[in-house]
Amino acid sequence: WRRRGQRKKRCPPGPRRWPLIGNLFDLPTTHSHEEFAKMSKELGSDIVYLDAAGVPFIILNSLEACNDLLEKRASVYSSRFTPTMVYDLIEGRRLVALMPYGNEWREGRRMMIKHMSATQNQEPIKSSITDFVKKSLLPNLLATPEDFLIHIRNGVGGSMISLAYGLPIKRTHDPWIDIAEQAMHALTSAAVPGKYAVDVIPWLRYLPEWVPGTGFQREAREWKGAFLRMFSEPFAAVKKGMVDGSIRPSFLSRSLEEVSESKDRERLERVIENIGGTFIGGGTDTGVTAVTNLIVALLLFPSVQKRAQKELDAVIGRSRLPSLEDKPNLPYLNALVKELFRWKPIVPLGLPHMTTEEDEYRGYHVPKGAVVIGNSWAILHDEKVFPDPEKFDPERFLEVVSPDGHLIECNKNLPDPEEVCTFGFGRRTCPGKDIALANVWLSAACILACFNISSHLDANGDEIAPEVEYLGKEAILHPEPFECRIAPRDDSAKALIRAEFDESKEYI
Ligand code: HEM
Repeated sequence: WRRRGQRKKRCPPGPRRWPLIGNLFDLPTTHSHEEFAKMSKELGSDIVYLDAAGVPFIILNSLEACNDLLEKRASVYSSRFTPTMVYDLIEGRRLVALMPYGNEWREGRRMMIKHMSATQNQEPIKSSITDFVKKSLLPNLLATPEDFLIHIRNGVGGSMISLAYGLPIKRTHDPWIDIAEQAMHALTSAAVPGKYAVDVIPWLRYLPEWVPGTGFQREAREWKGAFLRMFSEPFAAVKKGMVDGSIRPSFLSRSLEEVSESKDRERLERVIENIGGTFIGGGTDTGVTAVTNLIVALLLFPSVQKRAQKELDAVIGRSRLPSLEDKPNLPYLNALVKELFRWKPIVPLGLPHMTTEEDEYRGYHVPKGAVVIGNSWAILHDEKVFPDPEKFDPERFLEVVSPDGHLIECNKNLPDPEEVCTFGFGRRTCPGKDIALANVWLSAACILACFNISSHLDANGDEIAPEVEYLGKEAILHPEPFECRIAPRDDSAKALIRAEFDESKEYI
């Protein structure tokens, strides 16, 4: 009946719908970003409409449509789709990022931003990021380069947990990072749009586990346990640490102090606990993926690596490590980081938004409760804007401006992936953007200043052609584990790394 009512209105173009199930089986389960972009081309429309058994999905494949709807009409397009699997069954509703538009979300987001905004003192944030790059990531890469994937997780994840909770983090094999990793695996596996039938037919959640086709119940049970540990355990450790003085000031400790006298203390403490988990949830896997993608790019595009190292050597020299203050003087590196976000968008479909009212756009009807997805991948891989989009080419972001012909300034005609798409749209844009950009930039600068990344060698000492696979099954587009060689550039690089940290200290 509801669909009949909708049919009278003209929805955006989409694949042919079947009775009852609509386009349920047209929703891709892997590389959805590429599949949606393909659909958009085939239909000749940047807006694609799918009806998943009554749930309208609208995929925006152009920057213009994303700006028009997610930015300019943000008051209508800023809620969240609350798919049963992730939101209810594993309790993802505790993350600010998944809360529907409303007071609970506003309160949580405001609290987060208060502690991260540019008007606050940025020194603790900068120094935590710097500590984890220089005292964890670099020395670990020097000691056991073959474990680079673990070291990236420890460095990026460690800095997020330290910023949020002030807990001491072990330089290697930290147990808090394991908890975060398991929770994020649970979350991202459960959050892929279109993967679970229960997300479009919510009553399936009431079917018992022995009914064929309800494998999601068992998965949800296991994942929920792993997911909730990310909230409860570090929160309890902070409360204990505040009593015995064993932790550093942090977002959580400052917030808990602020509410300690409030009549509403108990409720506010739950809000703060949720924000702690949101810090880890939002900042860990995304940042880890960005730095891992950097290694992939340097491995696959060695000329880019050489060029960036040449710039670093010329501007900073070889007698110190780069710092965040060097950023304005390193245009090629800045372009490289932009290209990193463009080449492999970390969250290629962003986090789906949802409409809270019906709307009309370009003569098309947009229903209330429509899931609206900005396809960042399609925008950042549009060959009309970024020719040869699979090529990793930082120069596309630079313009020739210096008299000696050097490419030194940002190409203002291109959309800047640090400003658009990568961190989402409108009122729901990522509040951790500045932390993320600082972390990725400094990791890139320091890795390039100290190491050469090259292909793995076989038993005969010959280089093995690098192969890196992206399965595209989860909301975050990350590479599968791969091998490469990470070697210090020379003895001076080794000395610089060793000078920055005290080997006897196990914790940061
Ligand atoms: C490279 C790293 C990161 C990337 C690529 C990234 C990307 C994103 C994207 C695409 C969204 C969805 C925006 C939308 O709905 O339109 C988002 C939201 C969010 N991110 Fe990030 N993020 C990163 C780092 C961080 C960090 C470091 C934090 C925390 C300190 C964080 C916390 C959040 C939160 C809380 C939201 C939800 C905002 C809301 O719903 O109001 N993110 N992020």
